[in-house]
Amino acid sequence: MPTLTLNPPHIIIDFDSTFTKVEGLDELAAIALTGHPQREKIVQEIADLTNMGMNGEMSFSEGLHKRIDLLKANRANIEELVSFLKTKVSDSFQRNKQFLTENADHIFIVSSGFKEFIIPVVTELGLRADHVYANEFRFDEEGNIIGIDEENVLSTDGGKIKLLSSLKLEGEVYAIGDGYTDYQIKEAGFANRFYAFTENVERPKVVAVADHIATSFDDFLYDNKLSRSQSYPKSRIKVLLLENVHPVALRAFEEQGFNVEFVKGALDEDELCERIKDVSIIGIRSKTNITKRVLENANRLMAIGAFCIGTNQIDLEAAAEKGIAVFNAPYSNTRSVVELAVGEMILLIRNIVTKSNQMHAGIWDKSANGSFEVRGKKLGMVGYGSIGTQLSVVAEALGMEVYFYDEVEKLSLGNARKVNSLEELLSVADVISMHVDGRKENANLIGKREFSLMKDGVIFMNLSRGHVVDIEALAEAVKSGKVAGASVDVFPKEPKTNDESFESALRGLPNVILTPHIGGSTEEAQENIGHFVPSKLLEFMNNGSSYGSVNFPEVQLPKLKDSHRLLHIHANVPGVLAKLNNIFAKNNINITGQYLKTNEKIGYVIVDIAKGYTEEFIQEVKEVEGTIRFRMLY
Ligand SMILES: NC(=O)C1=CN([C@@H]2O[C@H](COP(=O)(O)OP(=O)(O)OC[C@H]3O[C@@H](n4cnc5c(N)ncnc54)[C@H](O)[C@@H]3O)[C@@H](O)[C@H]2O)C=CC1
Ligand SMILES: O=C(O)C(=O)COP(=O)(O)O
Repeated sequence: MPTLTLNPPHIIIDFDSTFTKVEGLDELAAIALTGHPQREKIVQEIADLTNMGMNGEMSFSEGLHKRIDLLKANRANIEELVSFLKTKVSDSFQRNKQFLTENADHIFIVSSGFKEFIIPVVTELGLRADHVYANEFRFDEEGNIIGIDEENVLSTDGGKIKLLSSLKLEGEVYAIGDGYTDYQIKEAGFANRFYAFTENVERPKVVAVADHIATSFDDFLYDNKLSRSQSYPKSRIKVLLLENVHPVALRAFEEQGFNVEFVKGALDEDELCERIKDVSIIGIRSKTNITKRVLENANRLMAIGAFCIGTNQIDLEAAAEKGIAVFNAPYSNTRSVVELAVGEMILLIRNIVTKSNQMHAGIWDKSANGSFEVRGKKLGMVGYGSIGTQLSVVAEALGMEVYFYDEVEKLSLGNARKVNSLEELLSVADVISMHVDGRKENANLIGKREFSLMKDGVIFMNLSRGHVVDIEALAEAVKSGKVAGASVDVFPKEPKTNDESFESALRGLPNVILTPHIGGSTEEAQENIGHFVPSKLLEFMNNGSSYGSVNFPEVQLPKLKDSHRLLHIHANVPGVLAKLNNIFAKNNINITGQYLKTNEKIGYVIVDIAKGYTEEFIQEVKEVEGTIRFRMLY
């Protein structure tokens, strides 16, 4: 439980790049030198000197004096710096304002920076001005900085050690910082522990000597069982985002303090088996296959985000059995696919691809032969889901007659006509467009036999899933003239990254548009997905809500208030809830809310309880037969 120990430790916190995300003096230089012709060069020189000092590569006092000489700043610049620094307080310190305020008597800022800009920033988060130990500037009458207070011990080499020795703190002392001088406090015996703080910068030389690493202030508080804003530090939770998902997704996780890794391409099964071992949340698109074997290696995985519509690349059942919730973006790119389908349909029926290629080869072939309007033509769609229905509406607006075949009973929109078999649809349509989902059973749904049932000179389009169409059969149908034009966006085997070449029997065929699985790849769709999927994943992680999951019992939960929330995922066998309730009763647990949802495979029980329970109670809950996974939120 997050309770404060009786004798709280003294906590020594560095300011620059620890309490704030930036180095105060470097930023002061950037402000003061605005408009200076050599601004960039001087700011860089100052930053280099800062880094050399932080890494212990230069005498601290020498570096400080050199930096002050380069800095042409005044009091007004400091005011501007303070306003800026207030916006740059490290996220985890901001999150833990309550802890800082309540424990201000035990917290000291010890910094080689300057009181003039440190005090106004740290006191806003409840810390004491008289607990700030730092340098002080000297000013001339006009308020220009002309030097530093040389009497201040922190302006000298080994200043932090000398200061700590004079403070004579009793009891446990923990130092947190990103620099070598922070480590030296521990080295000299004035701190029991040194935590290398890596939320903003990770200095290998400092990390190498540190006995502890704090990836955030929450991490430090968790390590010491102190009260904190996050029940489990998010900086310890690894998020792996693959396939170049939109950067807004990266920001959504980073803003909350997660440890995020971003990979441009997809990973193959072997790579994934290795990389997934310590990952708690993974984000993928259509190319990454999360197989049973991958899931067997996913020891910490709690949630999968498919940053697309299709989830056929994920073993949903195996994920559910491991208590892993899968989310997707079922509507964010629907419109993009529809627009591409409409555009391609018009280009193909007019034979534009051939005409355009001829023009590039210098051939002017002005003729109407083989060019038609889409108006009045019959569009046949296989699959009448989100994309099929939207395309249906737009195609009718273009004056087409719409027919569809869906194996599930679907209400037709507008004047669209439902047909009762795939065969009927194939025989009636002038343009056939595939919009089925990617389930395994749909492999080769369209093959040699199906092409033979189509009208001569049909236009054929597949923007759904590659395995739905037998590519060799399509190539033959194009060559024979059965298919007059085709567009294919998805392929049974697609290159993993943009660096791999694309091989297909369709390459080089006339009036065939080939696109690299970009039906959903528009700026709008990707950004929408980048907001939508992380919001679902974060709700699940932070609140337990599984609403919108494609493999998990769906529950929409209220915000957690003054309670602790137990999330219990178990195999859906009779009696689990009764066993859990017995444990609650036996332990006199005050339940403030309880929710249960099941699907064929698993049950998901959420119980909000009053604080003040024992570790033994939690252990009993974890040991209930059938438990797949258990976690606590508060
Ligand atoms: N090319 C691209 O970049 C994109 C491709 N897609 C793919 O488009 C496809 C359709 O997406 P949505 O419309 O959102 O899916 P959806 O799930 O809303 O609709 C699919 C429809 O197909 C029907 N269906 C499935 N198998 C069938 C079969 N054998 N015969 C007849 N009907 C069948 C289903 O009953 C359902 O109504 C999916 O495969 C999806 O992965 C989606 C977005 C982008
Ligand atoms: O949304 C889908 O199902 C897609 O096929 C789009 O996949 P992508 O995100 O472009 O890899």
